Amino acid sequence: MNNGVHVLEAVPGHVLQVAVDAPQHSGLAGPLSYRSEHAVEPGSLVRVPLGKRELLGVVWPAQPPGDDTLPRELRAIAAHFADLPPLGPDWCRLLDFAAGYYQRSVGELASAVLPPQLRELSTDQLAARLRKLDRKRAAAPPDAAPARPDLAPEQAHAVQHLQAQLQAQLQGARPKPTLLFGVTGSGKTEVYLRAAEAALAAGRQVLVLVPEINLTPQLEARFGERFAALLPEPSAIVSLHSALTPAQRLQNWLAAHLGRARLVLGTRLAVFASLPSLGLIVVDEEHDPSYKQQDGARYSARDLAVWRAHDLGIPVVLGSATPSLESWQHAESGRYERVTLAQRIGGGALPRVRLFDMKSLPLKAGVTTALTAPLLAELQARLDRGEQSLVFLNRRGYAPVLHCGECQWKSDCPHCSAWRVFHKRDRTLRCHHCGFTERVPRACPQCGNHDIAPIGRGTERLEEQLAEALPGARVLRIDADSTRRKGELEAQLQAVHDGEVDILVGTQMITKGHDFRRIRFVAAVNPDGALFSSDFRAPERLFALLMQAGGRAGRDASAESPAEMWVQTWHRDHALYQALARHDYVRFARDQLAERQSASLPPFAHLALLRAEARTAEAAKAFLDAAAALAQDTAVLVYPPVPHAVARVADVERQQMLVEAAQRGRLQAFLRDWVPALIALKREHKAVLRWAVDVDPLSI
Ligand SMILES: Nc1ncnc2c1ncn2[C@@H]1O[C@H](COP(=O)(O)OP(=O)(O)OP(=O)(O)O)[C@@H](O)[C@H]1O
Ligand SMILES: [Zn+2]
Repeated sequence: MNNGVHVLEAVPGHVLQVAVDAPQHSGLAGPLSYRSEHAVEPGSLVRVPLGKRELLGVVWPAQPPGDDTLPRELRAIAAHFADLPPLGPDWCRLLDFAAGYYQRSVGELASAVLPPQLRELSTDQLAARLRKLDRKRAAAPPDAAPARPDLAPEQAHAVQHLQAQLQAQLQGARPKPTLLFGVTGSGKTEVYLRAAEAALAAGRQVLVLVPEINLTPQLEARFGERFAALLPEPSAIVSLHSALTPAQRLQNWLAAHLGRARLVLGTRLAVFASLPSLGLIVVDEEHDPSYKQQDGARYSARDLAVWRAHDLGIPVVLGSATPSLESWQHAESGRYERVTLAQRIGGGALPRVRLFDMKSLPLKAGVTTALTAPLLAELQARLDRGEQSLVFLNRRGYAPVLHCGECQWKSDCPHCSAWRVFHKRDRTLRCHHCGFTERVPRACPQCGNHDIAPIGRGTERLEEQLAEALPGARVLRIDADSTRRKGELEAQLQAVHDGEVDILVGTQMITKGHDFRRIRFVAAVNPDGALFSSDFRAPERLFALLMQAGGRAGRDASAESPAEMWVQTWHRDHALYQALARHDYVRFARDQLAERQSASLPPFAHLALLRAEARTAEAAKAFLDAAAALAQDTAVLVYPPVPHAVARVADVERQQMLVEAAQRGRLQAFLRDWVPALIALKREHKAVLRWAVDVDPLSI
């Protein structure tokens, strides 16, 4: 009881360093100092006052700063979540590293990666959640352990390699990251399952990362089935991704943190899960761009997984049929160990790739070029044989733009430098950048002409045209629009697996990871766009996407007809397509790496991107120019500012500037000085709305 007496000076207390999400103007400030009556262990969650607010914080394992902040001037922590065991020192190290590397404050990062509900709950409420977790009852374990398939020889070798790493690690060795280079359908998942089994048997937790939320149900089912007998306890297998409800996410996070969850499956944010006895990390489809967070702290979950494994001295497996060139280069240089699965399970062949030359078609006006007559004939033949086909087009909506033939009006977005996409089902024009949506006008808004027509095509139109051209075919479209509501995607995928669909149409959503057993034919109707992108990573992405898409065909080796991939292109002789036709990732990677090396691009150079947004391009550019003037380090090269590929979004102009250094360490050293200077610089550039540094940017 203080009876209203001012207690500040009476209680000397303890000084705590607390990582808290302080606003950006305070810069990259480290943890802040607070006072506490009791000693509180590092890693503990607390609630602290900041200005007029009260925020979640993590007591940080740091030395209190010297004499200038005397304890009596400090504010006291408001609450301590004493029922929750503290986050481990390894978790704090991961956060420290990631915050430093990606140029954010550790408090901001901690606040972004902890379950959002932790920010809202009181200590009592959290204690109640913990008790609820205690009350969960075990499901009855199944009678028999599920059958495990006999490993193919290459799989057996991969599993032995990982088991040896797990063993060696117990003796204190620090394993190299493993690049599991396995063609599509080579059974990489089975390798993960066996490696996980070994780690679980050794009493360790396992973290499995997947690129897309929509891949988690399939994988959760497979892991759940396999480990139901081994892990009968409740919450022994949990998933962590952004589509969970806040309550589920907190519950699963707590299960991992308390060590009850033995196996955690998740998307990129799961790399920050608290896992006190982590023993193995798997990164599936490691090349996938969605491992990179595109706002806030722009981290790469793949790269952090490698760092975390190294820090803990545990094995990490990066699996892919088309590894990122960064990982491939690491394997070439010997930093990673490469393990190859060159054969499909059951000895099935990879689909034959047919590069269909669009120039061979007679030029006739009005002929639709996406569904060419030869492609339709091929689809019809598959249909007659009762086989499933997949048609892939990486553009959703009905048509990318509406156009008036009279006055040349186009459906541009008033707020963005982009067209609004025509969605036929709900008759809207929608901007895919800012979301601005309007009903489709009956007549041209500019001249009143009634004949406004769609130009080009997206999946919605492709679906319509397929159904028209192939009467009787059961056509199903799967993309972000068809799967808005909960459960829709699962139901649609099930229909494909059950053979209720003849032709599956979709975006890249359906090309990744799914183990479709019935598909024999995959067509990419219009993939050329990416060949001429200004982004140096575009070819790498296109190659991976097409290999993945083709990989959905012919996964059942027992089927009789040969599987085929059909690629319609105007550039048949392009080296990318030639390598694709031979399934020659190795050749493709070698060519790309040679190009990257001669142009000093990653992985032979290291990049950071400074982005600035303002109402006018001039204001954004002025900030970048001033930032460039502050860059005095001769070890880095600062390029001139350029507009973003979509320069204006939601009435904001976006400019960016690339910074390059030959060594990662030099870039990091430069950023450590430069970014704090930019925080100061921003104060002189009031017109700049937002700015951000993106370290190792993926799209440029
Ligand atoms: N040893 C095995 N014996 C029999 N079937 C197997 C074996 N290993 C894996 N499979 C089956 O082979 C199929 C393909 O495996 P999986 O989906 O793991 O391939 P993948 O390498 O991940 O392919 P992708 O890169 O295309 O996703 C699955 O249906 C899986 O159940
Ligand atoms: Zn817009």
